[in-house]
Amino acid sequence: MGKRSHLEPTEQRPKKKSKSEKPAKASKDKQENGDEKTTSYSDASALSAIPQSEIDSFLTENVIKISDPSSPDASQFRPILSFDHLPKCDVGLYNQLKSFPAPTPIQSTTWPLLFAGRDVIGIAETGSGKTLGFGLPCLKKLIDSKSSKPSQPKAVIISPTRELAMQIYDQLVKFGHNEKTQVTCIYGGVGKDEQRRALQKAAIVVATPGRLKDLQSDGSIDLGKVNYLVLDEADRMLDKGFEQDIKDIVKPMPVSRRQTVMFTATWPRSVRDLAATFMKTPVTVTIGGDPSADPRANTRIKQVVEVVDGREKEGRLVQLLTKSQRGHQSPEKVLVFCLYKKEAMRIENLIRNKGFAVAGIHGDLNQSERFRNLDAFKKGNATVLIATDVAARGLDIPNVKLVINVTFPLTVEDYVHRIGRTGRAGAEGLAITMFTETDKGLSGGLINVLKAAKQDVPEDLLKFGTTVKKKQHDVYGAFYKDVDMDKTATKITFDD
Ligand SMILES: Nc1ncnc2c1ncn2[C@@H]1O[C@H](COP(=O)(O)OP(=O)(O)OP(=O)(O)O)[C@@H](O)[C@H]1O
Repeated sequence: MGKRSHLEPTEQRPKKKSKSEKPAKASKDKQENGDEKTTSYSDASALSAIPQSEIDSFLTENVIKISDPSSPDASQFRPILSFDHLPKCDVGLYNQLKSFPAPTPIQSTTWPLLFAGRDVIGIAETGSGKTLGFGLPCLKKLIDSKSSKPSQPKAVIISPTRELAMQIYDQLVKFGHNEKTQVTCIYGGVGKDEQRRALQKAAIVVATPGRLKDLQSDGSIDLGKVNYLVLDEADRMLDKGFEQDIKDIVKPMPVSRRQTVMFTATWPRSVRDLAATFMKTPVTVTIGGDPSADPRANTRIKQVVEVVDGREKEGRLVQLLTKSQRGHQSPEKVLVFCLYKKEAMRIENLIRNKGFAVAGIHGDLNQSERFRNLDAFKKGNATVLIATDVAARGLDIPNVKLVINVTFPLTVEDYVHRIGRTGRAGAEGLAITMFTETDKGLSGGLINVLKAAKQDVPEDLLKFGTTVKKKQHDVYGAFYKDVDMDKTATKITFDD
């Protein structure tokens, strides 16, 4: 299938009017608490001056689809093709962007919508800059707000894991300049007192759901003034493990009074209706194709699937690591995924005993060990990280060259996120997946992911069948199973 944009070529839709003729749509909407839910936004003159054909080419080349239920003419929001097209902002908010050549497609397309105060669902491949996609408009909204120092949080960003919450926090802090954009990060597994203190001056709260709900229930945080809510990894945040927490958290901020933003790389049907209940006429932006298709992997990642006997896995892993680690002056970083915590611990010991520089990250470690081990991997002190799915989503670790799946995850969406730890920000990557007969229920979904990314499909994998099961797993995208390998218990736990 050829590349296609949902916004059909110029002749099939009205030509974009220049700024003087029609400012980009934005309404000002006073809230009960006196804040504006939306901000006015119109295209910068340099953006208005760009010929429509150039805008159309950009949309077509990047296979961008924009669905706006409130307006069939999605062209009213021109994509921001260059940082020079960003709307004016008081402080040096955009200084940090200088290290990047241009906005990524998801940033280009969602920024105007978000600046205009629309609810947005943004779907784009792993490593494509979604964090700044929702982060920059958040900061701008706060900087532009009339009220000075906030006495209560104005923005909440919810993420499924503690490490990802910290990473988002780190990104925002680099941009945040004043007390209007004071950011704090709260997550479970550590003491609450310091978090309570930090909350007193926070304008933006980045949080994992469990701890946020805890602090909300004990009165440590009042979310009644929040007017910008982000669910990062939105499909994960809406799955059964988190759904109730999210519902409880958003109660004090009715949908009519807040801007709601959801970003993800995978958008399964199972969460879409639920997502709609959290949003007000959201615009859905998809980069790379139709969101109703199978989950899409980043096409710069070479995917290799090896069908193996379960007993061969450890030997094959040692072989692969030997090839990538031995005889190199600076061995490349390899991320190895297991499904179970006990399995991850066993594999970590095995790899350590073989003399590799290894660290581990899974839910049985305490939080400081988790942060320390991730940091060792980021810095390259450990060049192999053995992880459960707690590290599958969102983590942006520089220079991961290879992802190895020792045990296939519970869903193909998780597979797409796992391998997405490589090939980030335009880089290339390699993912090698060991697939056994036990995983055959997921062969159809995996085959579709491989085909969509134009990857080789091994004959051995085809033998397992090409049918895609409608419902893949009770807990869509579980992080990791909190069970022994003998499967005597099946409790699934999430970060708090
Ligand atoms: N405009 C840009 N140009 C180049 N690199 C960028 C740009 N914006 C962000 N990046 C970088 O791209 C990398 C990936 O970004 P980010 O972590 O936001 O990806 P993501 O789309 O959220 O991925 P995931 O789906 O895995 O969560 C980061 O290192 C980030 O600094």
